[in-house]
Amino acid sequence: MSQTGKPLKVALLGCGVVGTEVVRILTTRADDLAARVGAPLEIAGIAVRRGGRERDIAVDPSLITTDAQALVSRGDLDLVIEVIGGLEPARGLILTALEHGASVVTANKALLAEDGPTLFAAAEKYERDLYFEAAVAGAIPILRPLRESLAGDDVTRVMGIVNGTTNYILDKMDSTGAGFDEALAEAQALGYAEADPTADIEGFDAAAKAALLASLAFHTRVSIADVHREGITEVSATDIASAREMGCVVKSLAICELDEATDSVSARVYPAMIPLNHPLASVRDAYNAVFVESKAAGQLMFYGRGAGGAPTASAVLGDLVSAARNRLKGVPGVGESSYTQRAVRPMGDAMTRYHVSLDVADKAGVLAAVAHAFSEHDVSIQTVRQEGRGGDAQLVVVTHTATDAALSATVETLRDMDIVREVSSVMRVEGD
Ligand SMILES: NC(=O)c1ccc[n+]([C@@H]2O[C@H](COP(=O)([O-])OP(=O)(O)OC[C@H]3O[C@@H](n4cnc5c(N)ncnc54)[C@H](O)[C@@H]3O)[C@@H](O)[C@H]2O)c1
Ligand SMILES: N[C@@H](CCO)C(=O)O
Ligand code: NA
Repeated sequence: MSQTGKPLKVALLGCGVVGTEVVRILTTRADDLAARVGAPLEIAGIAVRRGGRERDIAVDPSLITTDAQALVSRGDLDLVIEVIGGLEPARGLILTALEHGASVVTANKALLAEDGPTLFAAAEKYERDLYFEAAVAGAIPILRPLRESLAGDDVTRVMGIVNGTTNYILDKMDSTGAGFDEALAEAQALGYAEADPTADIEGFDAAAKAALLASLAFHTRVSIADVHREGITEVSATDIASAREMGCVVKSLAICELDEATDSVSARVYPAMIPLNHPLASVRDAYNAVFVESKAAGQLMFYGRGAGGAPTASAVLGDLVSAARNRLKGVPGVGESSYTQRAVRPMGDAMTRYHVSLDVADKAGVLAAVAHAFSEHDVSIQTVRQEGRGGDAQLVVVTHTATDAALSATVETLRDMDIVREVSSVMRVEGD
């Protein structure tokens, strides 16, 4: 294999789940990577939190340091991989690396969704790459397709299952009838969910990914603070069963939409029912998938592993090869195109549909009163199903599309009505 050029120096920041796999691929696939890049990729240093530990990596121990700041300040690095995670010290280390002339590859969605503009501005200023394919949906190539392949098209909607842990939990609840706590315990036992699963089950992880997807898809800036977020902790076995009854399944969705009429975008994360025949409905276990709609291409589906050391390292290495090729050419590659700043619509303005289950008294006029609660908020009903339960009845109402504000106001009205004993399940319906 031909390998031209002097080695490119690569530093790794963090050697945990993802970092260990990155080192494994860099060391075991070195010849092929060198041939693909046009120069060898030489590991120049690995920053870890604690030195002196046995590590599952085959590298010269003298390359390991606990001083990440000194490593990125060396000035002779071509490429830096940040897989520490979190806001600091990752942010400072990336900025220092760029300032000292290295291109950066990161998997850090939390940082990019919080403070991407500062980092992208630094990459542009120092004419270096800042790539982050691993940050959204792990191994699935989705950011590069949005940034490059679809750059000539107009993306109108991105809807994804972008968190493996929550998809695993909801899938288990659906397939085994397990409750939320039981399914979460299983996800933890299998190593999908962290000991502290808050970022996954409360939707923070998916919200960060939604911000990155919306920014790239719509050439604007959306931060995590702009994303409406609802976790899956309130999803009950009743919700899952209700979804089944209407030919749906419950998924935690990250939805990014462009509203051309107002030139604004919506970015939101919540559990919702989707029809069983929707492509996202068949995404099982801890898999991820992203469904993209654009004007010329139509519908596109990206599917694969969104988490795990090796799948995530695949995305990191893909970015690393691209950035390395650019370093050899001496020019940065395609950066972020945020040429427009679109307003982010509040959740109340989002157009959604609701599925509402109510326990009501089974007597004359109840259906009419419930129907009135919907119509007074301008919400049109698509279907109503009634099941008798002794002196009570269960009503299942599915609405047509309305603003989320009108739909939630309707639910509040229903909760206040004497004839409504309980609003037992409220869930949005997406995907048709
Ligand atoms: N694990 C996944 O499936 C996955 C998937 C996609 C993206 N990511 C992202 O990849 C990044 C890394 O995730 P991970 O799962 O490998 O986490 P991890 O906790 O396994 O690894 C992070 C490592 O960084 C080390 N570290 C902490 N502070 C440090 C410092 N100051 N200097 C050097 N090292 C330091 C920790 O000791 C740890 O070994 C995160 O941004 C995460 O969001 C992970
Ligand atoms: N905790 C995340 C890892 C990838 O970001 C998930 O479950 O998908
Ligand atoms: Na990805």
